[in-house]
Amino acid sequence: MEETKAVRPLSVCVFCGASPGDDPVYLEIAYQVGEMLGRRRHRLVYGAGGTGVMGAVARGAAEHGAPITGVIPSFLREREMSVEAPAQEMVLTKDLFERKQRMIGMADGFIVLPGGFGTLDELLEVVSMRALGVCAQPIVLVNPGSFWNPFVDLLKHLVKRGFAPSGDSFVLADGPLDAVRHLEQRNA
Ligand SMILES: C/C(=C\CNc1ncnc2c1ncn2[C@@H]1O[C@H](COP(=O)(O)O)[C@@H](O)[C@H]1O)CO
Repeated sequence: MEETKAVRPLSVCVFCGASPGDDPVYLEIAYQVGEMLGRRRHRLVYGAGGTGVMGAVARGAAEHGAPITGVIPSFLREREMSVEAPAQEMVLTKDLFERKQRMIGMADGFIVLPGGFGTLDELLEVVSMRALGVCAQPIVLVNPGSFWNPFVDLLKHLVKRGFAPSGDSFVLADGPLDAVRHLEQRNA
């Protein structure tokens, strides 16, 4: 993998699942996203957990020198950090809503990996904010195993039926390096 130093270190918010999913490729790609952030001197901002896809991205980042900020509601701390999470700056929030706001507020851009309800909630929040023009940060979906294809189809359906604006609120990346480069270019 390439080891180019980025021009400006970014705070990259990664939304992804607390579970591993059904395909090891999700964890492999998540680890590589974390690795790429470390190699290119960016900060990982994420949901603080040590489990599933979240744990994999954090381990990739930590093992490649990325500073990490984990944002988590107090009530989830025990459940999602029971599996050892790497050392990180911790931000405790009162609930999930505040967590999302804090993560969005810190981010220069978003990378979205496979996940469940929480990830979908976070993704839809930033996609709708961009559609309303109240969020300028770029959003990149990383798509291992074509995971996001049904989501992309659903959005096309909403546009076709006249319920959502056309126009690209996010891009699909070819892989971890492509995703990080996109955020760098949009922040140049
Ligand atoms: C319950 C509320 C909103 C909708 N649900 C969620 N909103 C935000 N974060 C959530 C929600 N459900 C789970 N989470 C957390 O997100 C992370 C990823 O979860 P995933 O389901 O594995 O993708 C994880 O930390 C979840 O605990 C009220 O605002």
